[in-house]
Amino acid sequence: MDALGTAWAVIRTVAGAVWHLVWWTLRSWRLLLACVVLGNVLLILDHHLAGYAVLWCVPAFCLLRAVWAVAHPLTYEAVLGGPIRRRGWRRHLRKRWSTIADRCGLATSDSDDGARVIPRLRRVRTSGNTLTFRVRARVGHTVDDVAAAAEAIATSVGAEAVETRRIGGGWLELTLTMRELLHVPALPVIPSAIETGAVTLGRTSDGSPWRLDLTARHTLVVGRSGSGKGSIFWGIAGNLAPASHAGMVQLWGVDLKGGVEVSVGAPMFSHVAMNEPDAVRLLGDLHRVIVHRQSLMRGLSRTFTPSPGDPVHVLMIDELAVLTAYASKDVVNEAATLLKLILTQGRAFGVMVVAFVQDPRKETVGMRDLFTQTVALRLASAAETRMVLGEGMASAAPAHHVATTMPGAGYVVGDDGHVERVRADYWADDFIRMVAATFPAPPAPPLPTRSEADSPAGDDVPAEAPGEPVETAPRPRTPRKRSPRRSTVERDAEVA
Ligand SMILES: Nc1ncnc2c1ncn2[C@@H]1O[C@H](COP(=O)(O)OP(=O)(O)OP(=O)(O)O)[C@@H](O)[C@H]1O
Repeated sequence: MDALGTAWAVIRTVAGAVWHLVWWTLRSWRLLLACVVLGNVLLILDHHLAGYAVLWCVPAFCLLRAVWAVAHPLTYEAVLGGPIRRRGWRRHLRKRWSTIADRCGLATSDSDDGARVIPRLRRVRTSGNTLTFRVRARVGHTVDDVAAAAEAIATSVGAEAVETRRIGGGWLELTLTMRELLHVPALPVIPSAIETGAVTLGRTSDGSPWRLDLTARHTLVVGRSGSGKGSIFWGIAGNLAPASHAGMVQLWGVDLKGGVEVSVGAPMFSHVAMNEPDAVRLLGDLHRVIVHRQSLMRGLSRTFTPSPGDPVHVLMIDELAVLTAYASKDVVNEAATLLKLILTQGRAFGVMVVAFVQDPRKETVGMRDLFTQTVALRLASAAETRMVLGEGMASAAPAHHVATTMPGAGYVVGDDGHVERVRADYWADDFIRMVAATFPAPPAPPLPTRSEADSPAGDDVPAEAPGEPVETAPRPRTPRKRSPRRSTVERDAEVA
């Protein structure tokens, strides 16, 4: 059986090499023809050595390539195969640009002589598996028109996917993924670095690491059921776990889908809520952390810097819609008010929110616009992509075209509008448990009490001990007449 397997492998390797030899030789037929003519001339002139060398140079080079490609594909790809292929992409685009632009509806007619005017093509570059170039919209066209034609351009050059970026001055940059690197799922490595800002979640379309910056940002991750939101959830929590273990980050988890998601790696979290009352209580606690920090930082600093004991707080909410739409009415109201306060006030005080949702409609996620960056995994339709990422984004980040066979793949749109195609590494349950057991969160220090959070301008709270619960004399409270319908949340909001 082993001998058969070896023989089959050898036959396949040799067949591959022969196929490459024939294909590459025939593809260079113009050069081959020139060499045949020149070689024969040299032979007729009695320069035998030079004549045979010229005659056989093309097949010999193709044979060398073919043997190298099958014998050592990695070095062949890095040294010869990759550069030759990328040169081919550039040449093909430059040569066929006028036809491509015309067929993709980007050419306009000159009003004087009726000649076709083709958009200008600049900076055609290649790197790894991508082809990048800039296109300038012609008179009568907008950058949006060029962006709308991006998919057609990508298809016409055989690209797997396209990303677009506005450059300004009527220019649009297109990055075509000519070879898909994301179709193979990847596994994460055990996190070890203490990171409080950005985390590595997977790969971008050119194979480089996908770093998601969480600093002073609130992140909304949207994707249909089974689109791989779990990978991003655990990619963030797991990569922050070493920092959480070191007291630089506190993870807060809300999972109202029976706690199924969060419970797998619960030890990483300092605070967890798996039912509606706990979720509202947790949001109230986190809001008090913000109010307390506001009073500590007021007049001293405008930016928060984490330190051990004074951590960054990251609130992770699995299936946000359960909290903001499907829970009981009182919970929805109270949770929505608190969440809006946290989203609007938390960023500057080291409190970030990462929320995951399947259904991104305004009715379910009313505070959608308060998130500053979005990760769109597989979505249902172009309309949903526009709803999640904004008008005009259906062509720049077509999340509705992400294949069901690629869970964890999608598009990230940063707060500056920059689009990246990415795929998250797959976090299996056992791996999550192992990371949670390696980096459990230390016991959470007591949270600021309501009176501490209410203390004004830090006058009675020493700034030297930020984050530590401070013993303060309780402020005399004047009893207030309250309407029975006003919630504790609304009172917190007034204080803030
Ligand atoms: N990054 C990934 N790479 C490869 N496979 C993945 C990846 N992420 C998830 N999967 C596969 O896809 C399946 C669904 O993923 P996951 O449960 O994370 O989806 P989801 O979006 O959270 O779905 P739901 O909203 O229904 O919970 C997983 O069981 C796993 O097999």
